[in-house]
Amino acid sequence: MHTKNEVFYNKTQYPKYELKVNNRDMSIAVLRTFISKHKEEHEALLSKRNKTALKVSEDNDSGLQAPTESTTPNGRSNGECKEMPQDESNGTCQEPEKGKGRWELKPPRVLEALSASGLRAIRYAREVEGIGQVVALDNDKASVEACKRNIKFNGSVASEKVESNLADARVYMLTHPKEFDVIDLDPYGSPSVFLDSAVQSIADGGMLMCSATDMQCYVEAVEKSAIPSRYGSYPLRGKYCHEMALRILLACIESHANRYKRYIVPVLSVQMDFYVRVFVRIYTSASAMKNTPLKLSYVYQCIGCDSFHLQPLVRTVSKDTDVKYLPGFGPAVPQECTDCGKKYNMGGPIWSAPIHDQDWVTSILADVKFMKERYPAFKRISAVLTTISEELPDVPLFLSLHNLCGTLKCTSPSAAIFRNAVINAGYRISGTHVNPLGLKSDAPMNVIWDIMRCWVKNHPVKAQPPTQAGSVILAKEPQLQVNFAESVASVSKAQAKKVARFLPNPERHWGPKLRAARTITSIAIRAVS
Ligand SMILES: C[S@@+](CC[C@H](N)C(=O)[O-])C[C@H]1O[C@@H](n2cnc3c(N)ncnc32)[C@H](O)[C@@H]1O
Ligand SMILES: [Zn+2]
Repeated sequence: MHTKNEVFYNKTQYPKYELKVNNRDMSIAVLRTFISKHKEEHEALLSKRNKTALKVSEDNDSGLQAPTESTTPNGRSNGECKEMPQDESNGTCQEPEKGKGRWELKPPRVLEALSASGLRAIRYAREVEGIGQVVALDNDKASVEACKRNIKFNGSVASEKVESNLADARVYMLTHPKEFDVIDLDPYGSPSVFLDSAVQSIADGGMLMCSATDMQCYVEAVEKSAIPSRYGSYPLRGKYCHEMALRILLACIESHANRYKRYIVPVLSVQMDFYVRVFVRIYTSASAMKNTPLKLSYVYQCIGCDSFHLQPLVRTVSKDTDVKYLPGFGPAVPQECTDCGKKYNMGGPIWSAPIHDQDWVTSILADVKFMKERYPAFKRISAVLTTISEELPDVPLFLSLHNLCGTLKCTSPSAAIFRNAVINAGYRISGTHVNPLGLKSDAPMNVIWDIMRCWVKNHPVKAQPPTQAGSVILAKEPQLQVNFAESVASVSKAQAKKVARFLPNPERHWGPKLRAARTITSIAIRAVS
């Protein structure tokens, strides 16, 4: 290997804007937050245990019967279950020997399952305080050799913490069940073949960080798309296809987790620079897993006007404290679109529950701002996180103002005017990090079209053939008295503070480069980026 091609850890070598730098910086930010939340959860667990122990001893003293206690250290908050069920175990918390000290929290162990030359693993070890061992795997001999050299180049911390192995990641993860607190999957293309073993190798409460770069597949026509076979869901073409990609990936990870009585809790899901990356925590609980179908939906998208509707896989019926899960009533839409009369395409199932945990997003963003100089991609990742922090958490997918106007062949209202109308009609609206022109809203489609009908009344359009979707929509009178007057709530917080939310592409022809060839030179070049 020519010395010029050696990959070593040197911050000044990062090209100013690079796909992988954004990806790694975001992962480091999430990892830092994971470590601090992990500690908080552990402290909460200890204090809960102490309180329980105190109560037991008081009850014993007073002759009352002691409550039965789970032998596993549980009680982690996962955003859904306040109390962890009894079948949950926790791989990261070491039970003290009888009669000895406190439950000890071990520094998190990280597996970078597809590490190439190890740059990411080395950054984790050197830059993330409180991290434990980092295991870097690759099934390519030359990459592992490069990784071992890079570990040496990077001083004592890297040498102590990072271990490089030549292994097939799938076999390694299968033979190390529930051993890692964090697993990072960053493949060329699709992660689908690694998911089944990855969800088994993560400790309870641990985190899976997973990228997918087979983005173009998501926007291809179904007959050409590899998505159904890789991920088990049907994508739909539409402006929201990248968010759909995130939600298809989440649904796929959940389905693998469910096979092992486990389930996911997403903390951050990002579409950036031609790839998607999700950060999800994994827990074990046969009872909580029953909620999975409530978090999955089919999507109906009109072929005429792009209106979309979601149908959850199941419905619940509650009687007293008993909740029953029954098959969903379907279809959620009539055969013909109620707005324009055309047919619907059906896609999914997608993950329709929240894709971020806003508490995590706030902590990650705060950390990024606090340690600004430690993030080479600070501008980019803080812009993305700011937009994510403003996204409506409970509204899957989004509208495109351009598409709405394209259907009606009208001039477009500004996003601010459209936001005013939605808010004045009593609904919520936000941007989305995946598309600067996308708008998330809980307003039903008939309200959205009424807003557009009223807009067109003041901004008339040329007559179109009567069968066109736009003509059918405009032929109906609006039911709503739309108010376009300015509403204070319509300006996003970031806009109000003049915080950048979308940065322009750094150069022309910006995009992913070709897949690296199997030579050490190209791997090295790619890894430096
Ligand atoms: C996109 S690169 C990883 C880049 C790296 N994560 C980074 O941030 O620089 C994907 C790597 O996965 C490795 N790989 C592919 N299949 C594998 C498998 N089954 N087991 C282990 N490594 C594998 C490839 O050799 C390649 O080096
Ligand atoms: Zn329609």
